[in-house]
Amino acid sequence: TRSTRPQRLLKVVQKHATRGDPQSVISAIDHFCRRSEWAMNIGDEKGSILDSVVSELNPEKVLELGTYCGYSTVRIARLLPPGARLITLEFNADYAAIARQVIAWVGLEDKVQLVESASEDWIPRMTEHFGIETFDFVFLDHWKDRYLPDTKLMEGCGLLRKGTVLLADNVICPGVPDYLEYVRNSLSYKSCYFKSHLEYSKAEDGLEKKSVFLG
Ligand SMILES: O=c1[nH]cnc2c(O)c(F)c(-c3ccc(F)cc3)c(-c3ccc(F)cc3)c12
Ligand SMILES: [Mg+2]
Repeated sequence: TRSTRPQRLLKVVQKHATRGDPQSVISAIDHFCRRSEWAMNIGDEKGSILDSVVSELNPEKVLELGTYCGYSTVRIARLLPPGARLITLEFNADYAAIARQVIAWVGLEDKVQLVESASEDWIPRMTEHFGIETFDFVFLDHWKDRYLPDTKLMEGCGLLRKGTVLLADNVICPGVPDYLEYVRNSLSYKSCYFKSHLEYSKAEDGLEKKSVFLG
């Protein structure tokens, strides 16, 4: 039967990227998605914004909601200091299987822990299972209807501290109006919008960054 899109992305990585070289994986995927087949990786334009937020923050404990094929996982993990840890949650088993192989290809397994689970099932288990009290950085890139409930769940589980930065993809396309309304109006967040474009496209999209105040 026909291969899946994630399988085709993995093949591109194994054919054109160099083992242990995260930048070559990023470039191989971006080239393929721009020239051959679109896929919902954050991409190079929004990815550069993600890079600058991570580099400025230098986080030790990172949570990514939505792994897909591991493109943004690799983008983030390649910038983390030694000893830092990235936990990434992926609900879709096919995506998780591909992402594990991409993460292994770049040799970032020691920094990255992929959990195949619905976000709401594992957010409450972060402390007892991973010994993580609070996260320094959270990247939301899973499903638009989960951004707000999962943010409230993270708050409720005490996983967000003063200064925790949350960065959300796709706040314009497909859009997360309830989430934007919440974080832009809530007194416990300062937020800013990075205007950009939908990956590998001319359509508008953007990232919303919020620093948690709590209050
Ligand atoms: O679901 C997502 N999660 C994370 N990132 C995503 C992302 O970066 C995207 F660009 C899209 C997207 C946007 C526009 C479009 F036309 C197709 C897909 C989606 C998405 C949106 C609606 C769906 F029905 C399926 C996928 C996602
Ligand atoms: Mg996205």
